[in-house]
Amino acid sequence: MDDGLVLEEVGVRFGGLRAVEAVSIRVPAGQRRAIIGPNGAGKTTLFNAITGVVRASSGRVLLEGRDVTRLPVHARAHRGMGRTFQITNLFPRLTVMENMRLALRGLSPRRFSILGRDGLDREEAGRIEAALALSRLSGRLDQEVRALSYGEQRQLEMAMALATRPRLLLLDEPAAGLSPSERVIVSDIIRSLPRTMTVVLIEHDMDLVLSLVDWVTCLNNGRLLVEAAPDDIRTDPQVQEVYLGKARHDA
Ligand SMILES: Nc1ncnc2c1ncn2[C@@H]1O[C@H](COP(=O)(O)OP(=O)(O)OP(=O)(O)O)[C@@H](O)[C@H]1O
Repeated sequence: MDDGLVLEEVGVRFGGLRAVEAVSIRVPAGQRRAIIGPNGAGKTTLFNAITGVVRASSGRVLLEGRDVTRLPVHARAHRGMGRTFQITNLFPRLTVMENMRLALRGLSPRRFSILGRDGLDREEAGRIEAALALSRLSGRLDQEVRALSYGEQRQLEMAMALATRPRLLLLDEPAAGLSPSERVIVSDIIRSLPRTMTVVLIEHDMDLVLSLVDWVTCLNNGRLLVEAAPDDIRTDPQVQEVYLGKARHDA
């Protein structure tokens, strides 16, 4: 099977701190992959190295076989990488549609007014419609974002990432702060994403994540600890040790 994402010995240093060290991961195209690990394991830093928010200090990042290690964020996005953020990134006084248009603007070289209705071609309008449908926000186009529930705002973030038609989608804690019923919606959305898309997610909610993904990568202290199928992760002695050890340490 083709590779969606490959990391070769990726390392990220912040001064003297090795936040991520020699992490090698291969995510086949179309796979759903979770990156888990206790606080400070390096999950967010690794995500940032994949998307280009931080530069890898060593190693290589390959997107569909092409080396993107030296490319800035927008160039990776242009090559099919989309992401959501842990902290919401929306414009609360703009409508759902206006936020969607701003999300697309990152990819389109054409200029258009933020507030006018014009400026979207049929293909772009179709992309927005499809992304909102996948994210269960059809019919909410004219709603101001501040009137949406927190869960709907997270759905909108997903829609904004989907509107760029990513072939690799990175989700940073998609269920963080959500109520149980909102979690069900987000899980359903992730399950319904097309298998032409590779999905990598960070998530602290173990039950949720293990029900969503095909394969799990567990990091600890910046290093890859274990990779296994969801069913085997729960019972893995090393994974139990880092989670329990961390709990003991924090207690
Ligand atoms: N910009 C930065 N400058 C310096 N150190 C950083 C920076 N970002 C992260 N770190 C450090 O790198 C290590 C890994 O942090 P990271 O946020 O990637 O872990 P994480 O697994 O995402 O944790 P959490 O689950 O708490 O979000 C930590 O020791 C953190 O303090």
